Amino acid sequence: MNSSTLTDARLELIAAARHFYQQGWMVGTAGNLSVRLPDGSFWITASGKSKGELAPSDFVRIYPDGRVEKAADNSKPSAETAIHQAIYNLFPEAASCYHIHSVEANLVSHFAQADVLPLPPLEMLKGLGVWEENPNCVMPVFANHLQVKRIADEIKERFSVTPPQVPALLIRNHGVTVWAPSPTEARNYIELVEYIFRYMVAAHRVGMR
Ligand SMILES: CSC[C@@H](O)[C@@H](O)C(=O)COP(=O)(O)O
Ligand SMILES: [Zn+2]
Repeated sequence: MNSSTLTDARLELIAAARHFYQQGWMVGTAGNLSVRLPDGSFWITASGKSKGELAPSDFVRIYPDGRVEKAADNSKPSAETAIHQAIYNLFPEAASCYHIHSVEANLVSHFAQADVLPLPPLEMLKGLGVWEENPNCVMPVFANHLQVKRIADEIKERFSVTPPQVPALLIRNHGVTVWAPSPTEARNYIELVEYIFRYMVAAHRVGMR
């Protein structure tokens, strides 16, 4: 892989972040995006950057052994890097991991039953890989601990025993994270889960169960 390919990977994340920012899903500095490269390292957004106006220099590279490549301006990797590392370790096919904060993701986290969110049997689930008629599907929900490592450890523990039905997880009162074989698919997954969340909030408003 040459350096222009690496730059391209970051450019797709920058475009996705701008789009999510415009949707109100990455306001201020909320959320983080990463892309894994063929050598197993990944680029992740630096911590505390405005997601509406990222540049290639706003990414930090993390190697499989956890080594952090020093960024030119001493930027730190996302505070939620441990969650991306957990996802990449659990799912070898994952090449991109996107995390956003939407109002709907936070609202639906209150519809959870214990530690899962039952999903309506919408056609849209096919886009997340669920090819069943009237699927009985849930999204895993995790507590929002102040220590991100604790969230990452709980993800590792739970998913190594019970793999999720969809490539997404919700952190209560915080946001949603998806992972996919490419940044393009991760962007689609974010849009799909957000559609499902919007549907759930609207259905709740009109009293549908
Ligand atoms: C706007 S505060 C949000 C943060 O606490 C965090 O949840 C988040 O998603 C962004 O953290 P970051 O360290 O910039 O990647
Ligand atoms: Zn977050």
